[in-house]
Amino acid sequence: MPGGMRGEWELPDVEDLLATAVVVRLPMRTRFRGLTFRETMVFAGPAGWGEFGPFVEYEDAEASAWLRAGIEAAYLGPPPAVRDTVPVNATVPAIPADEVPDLLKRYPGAGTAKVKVAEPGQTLDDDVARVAATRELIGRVRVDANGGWSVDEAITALRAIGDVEYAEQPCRTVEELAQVRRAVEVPIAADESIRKADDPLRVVAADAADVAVVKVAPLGGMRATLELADTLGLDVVVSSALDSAVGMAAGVAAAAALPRLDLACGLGTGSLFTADVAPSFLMRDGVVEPRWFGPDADVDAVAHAAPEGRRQWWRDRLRRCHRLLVEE
Ligand SMILES: O=C(O)CCC(=O)C1=CC=C[C@@H](O)[C@@H]1C(=O)O
Ligand SMILES: [Mg+2]
Repeated sequence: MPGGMRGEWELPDVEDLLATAVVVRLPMRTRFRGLTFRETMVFAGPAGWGEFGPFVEYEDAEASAWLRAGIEAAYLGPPPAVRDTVPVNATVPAIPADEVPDLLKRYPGAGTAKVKVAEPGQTLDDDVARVAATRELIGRVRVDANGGWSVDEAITALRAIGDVEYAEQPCRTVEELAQVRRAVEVPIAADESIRKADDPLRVVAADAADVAVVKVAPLGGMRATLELADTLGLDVVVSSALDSAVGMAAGVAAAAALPRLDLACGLGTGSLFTADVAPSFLMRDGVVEPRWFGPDADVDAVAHAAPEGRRQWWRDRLRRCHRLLVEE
């Protein structure tokens, strides 16, 4: 077989992947991560649907892990679940504070909200106001700075923002996370320091985090995510990569398979889209339920096909990433 054995599954031929692959463009309700639409690719295999959606600026070396995750989904399917609901946080993008109540209506029953902070072009006052507006409606608030603060800025900002469940990736590097963690009471979560790191275990060695945010696509799949969670030994939050419903199914499946899950997961981003390739995972009573899009599932990718000019770019990218997996 092309590519040979890869753990429990064999790498399929790239032509098999491309035969069913559709490049989609999903419109977003709220600007998030600087995006107003999300381009991604979905394809079908014997176990169901898989997604390949690395953000467009990612290089192939990083993007190839996302392909591995999509192939695992389509060719092997989900690991066995140990729970039938997954608690999820509301995700509050870097919007003005007065828009927070409307946004939170899309997260019925949420007990936890994650608020984006340190957005380029905004001020600490904007963050404090957005967090306060969220706190009025939701009991537990965590913040995510996406590495946007220096150590001093993080310490100042976290003192101003006050009590939060944790601060996700306050600064860029592992060393900076460790410094902030020593200086403040607030627990620290590592996201980019895990999913973009050559060695995700450095956060543990450096005592840099209390919580690990893990994402199935960048970490190369559901099983790889479960293995890493086990090795890290930290409290874990499974979060989305702004996936379509297809990729989200893999995130929810990984969260449902974790032996221990004490924190709400970041798997509520389906409600940031106004259209999806299949019914989105929308929060009800603060949770989402695992669902799998099997080979016969009602996935309508073609209705959301990306403009012609973008399709070849994605197909070429998939080919290059597949080549990297073959060579691994
Ligand atoms: O964790 C959540 O509530 C939603 C997911 C989320 O915040 C993210 C998804 C995709 C890309 C990231 O920039 C972002 C994150 O930093 O966690
Ligand atoms: Mg994050």
